Amino acid sequence: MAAPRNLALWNYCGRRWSRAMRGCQQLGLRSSWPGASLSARLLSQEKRATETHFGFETVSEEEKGGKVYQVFESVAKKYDVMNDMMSLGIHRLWKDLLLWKMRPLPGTQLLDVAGGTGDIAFRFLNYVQSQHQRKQKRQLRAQQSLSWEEIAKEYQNEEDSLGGSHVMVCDINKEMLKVGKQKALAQGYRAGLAWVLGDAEELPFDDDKFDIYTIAFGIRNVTHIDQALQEAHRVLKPGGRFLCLEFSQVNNPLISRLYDLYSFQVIPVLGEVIAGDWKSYQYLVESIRRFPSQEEFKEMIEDAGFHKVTYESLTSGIVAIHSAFKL
Ligand SMILES: COc1cc(O)cc(C/C=C(\C)CC/C=C(\C)CC/C=C(\C)CC/C=C(\C)CC/C=C(\C)CC/C=C(\C)CC/C=C(\C)CC/C=C(\C)CC/C=C(\C)CCC=C(C)C)c1O
Ligand SMILES: C[S@@+](CC[C@H](N)C(=O)[O-])C[C@H]1O[C@@H](n2cnc3c(N)ncnc32)[C@H](O)[C@@H]1O
Repeated sequence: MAAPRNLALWNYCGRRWSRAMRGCQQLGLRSSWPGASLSARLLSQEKRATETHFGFETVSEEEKGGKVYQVFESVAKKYDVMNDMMSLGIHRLWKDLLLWKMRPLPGTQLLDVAGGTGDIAFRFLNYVQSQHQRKQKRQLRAQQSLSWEEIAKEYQNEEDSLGGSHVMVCDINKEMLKVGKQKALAQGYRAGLAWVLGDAEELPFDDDKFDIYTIAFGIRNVTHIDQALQEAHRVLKPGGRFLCLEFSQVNNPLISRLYDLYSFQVIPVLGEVIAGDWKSYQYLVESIRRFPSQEEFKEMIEDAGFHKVTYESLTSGIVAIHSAFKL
């Protein structure tokens, strides 16, 4: 059992090392030890001092991760109820649409990054199970001669009922995952599901591993979006698909005005009343305004090496689903 783990770790270290070397080479620095190591350290120190944003606040890149962690640690227990209240349930439709766009085939290996409390993973399991059951019914109808015992057996094995599909939920936040796992237990999701603590910028998976990568309402919170996109590209198999559901730019001026009013005047109040946390919900609306437009984000996805990048705006552009392929 230990060997594959060690191999994965070794591969992972190798990738981190070659990425550091590439960074040095791009800057014309020597890549031999020990100069390269010093240069890499200087580079990373310089990177650490770089500023970024946390909502409308300017913070160092080093600080941002911790602040985002605190936000989701604080809201985890009220996260699901807050989403229903803020959107009057509309977020559920957006997530359903993501699944309809994905249309996973039997045997699909899905990685749901920033998967939080499991909304995308549970929808995926429902989808593949219902697809598989439909297929089984068709097959059983064709094999009328099967006994009832044989038919019942077909339905008994939970793993089989997913047709070999599997979803890996990866999130950086322990509290969000904890709520997700509790939900899975309560709602009876067991087979075909795994939970992993990990950073979208440094995914703990080998190259070319997944058929589909999803990230819903997650990428806006990541410090280096370009790095997260490169990681998405790395872990997808050739032919694999990237799907991102994220807040975007509203294209109707009247709706935009109303949406701004609602966002800044109502959402933090709901955050305070329901979750006892104004600041996290102020961060939510500010981070939405900071996120690139549909077209800008499309370009970022292309820059990460993806092909056939398309997007669909939903609810007047309040959110968009971006789709792309690794060729
Ligand atoms: C910390 O980080 C996070 C925490 C989280 O919990 C979640 C996330 C990630 C986010 C999600 C998974 C999705 C969460 C959903 C949202 C943030 C909400 C998205 C918003 C909508 C779907 C509604 C958009 C609203 C409009 C287009 C404008 C229409 C607005 C109005 C009619 C109300 C206008 C408001 C005022 C004039 C201010 C005064 C009003 C009041 C005091 C009354 C309050 C009214 C309500 C509570 C009703 C709310 C109305 C709606 C939801 C309208 C729905 C209608 C349409 C979509 C057209 C995360 O990162
Ligand atoms: C708004 S929630 C989205 C949860 C879920 N995907 C959904 O649609 O309900 C954002 C999630 O992103 C996670 N997150 C933030 N930064 C991350 C990172 N660098 N790597 C992985 N997950 C991250 C947070 O912990 C949080 O669970």
